[in-house]
Amino acid sequence: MDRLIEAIDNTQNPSVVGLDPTEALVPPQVVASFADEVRDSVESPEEVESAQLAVAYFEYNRTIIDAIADIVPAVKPQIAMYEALGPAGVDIYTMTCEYAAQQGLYVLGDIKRGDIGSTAAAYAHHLNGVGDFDPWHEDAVTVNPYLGTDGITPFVEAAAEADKDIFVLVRTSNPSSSELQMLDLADGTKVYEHVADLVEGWGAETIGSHGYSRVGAVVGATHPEEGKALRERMPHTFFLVPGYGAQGGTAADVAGMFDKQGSGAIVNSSRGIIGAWKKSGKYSESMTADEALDLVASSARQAALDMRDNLRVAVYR
Ligand SMILES: O=c1ccn([C@@H]2O[C@H](COP(=O)(O)O)[C@@H](O)[C@H]2O)c(=O)[nH]1
Repeated sequence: MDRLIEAIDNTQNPSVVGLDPTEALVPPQVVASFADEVRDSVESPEEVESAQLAVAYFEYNRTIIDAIADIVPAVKPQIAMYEALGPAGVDIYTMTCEYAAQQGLYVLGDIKRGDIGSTAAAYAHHLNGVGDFDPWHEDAVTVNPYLGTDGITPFVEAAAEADKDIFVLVRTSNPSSSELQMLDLADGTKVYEHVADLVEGWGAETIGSHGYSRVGAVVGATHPEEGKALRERMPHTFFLVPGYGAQGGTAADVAGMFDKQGSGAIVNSSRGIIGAWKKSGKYSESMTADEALDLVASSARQAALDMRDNLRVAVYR
């Protein structure tokens, strides 16, 4: 986690921009501008729509990365948005990760994998690549702990080998998360608290120079009280905090998830940043694709600055 913590220190900004493109979030003239290029390059007419969206997603992502790379430490591409387009989307996912890394950003791949040990070892190649080849360009990935220790160990080993990190789902931000995570265990703890204890243990051998291990935890901004208690319970575990902005979480909600030095967490916003152009009041259907991308860039930058400033007030107090 040392590289992430140092990137946060350098920008004085504990926030990560989620790169979760959807058709509704990309201005339509940007998608339309790739029609001719794509029609000439695909093998069958059925592929046109996914190929066109994929190239539009990359242009959109590149515009956003260029607009925020000097003020945020990290990005979090959500692989589901890319996989939804098939192979063309997966290519764009890796190209997005590579481009973000080239701009100096820490790349947190939100892939939420988890399986039996032998299969988890294959998924863990997201971190340690294939030989000397790193096809994914991620600095960290998210992992699902439902299968227990043998599903996590391959990720921890791959992270240690490649000097990378993982973030394990502990207390997720979504409305139904309590159905499982808040269940009581026989010893009086909740399921998510037990997972939190496992996560501290999984990371124990990998604590870096800033006191945090390679094994982070996902803790939703929508659970401020539990997040604060988890901060105490997990002293060596860095938090990825989604749920800010579009899901209702605020800077005040996440403040308790940081340690006394103002470290220990990074807060994600995806739609709140990349979709800010839609709420700017400046968009017009008559804009050219370049004008629409300029608006995407300026709106994303302003939203990222606002988030940074709100977090600074709440966290670096
Ligand atoms: O508990 C969780 C775990 C992951 N996520 C992911 O974070 C982003 C949130 O997007 P917003 O647009 O800022 O709501 C998205 O990729 C989720 O899959 C989460 O929200 N909660």
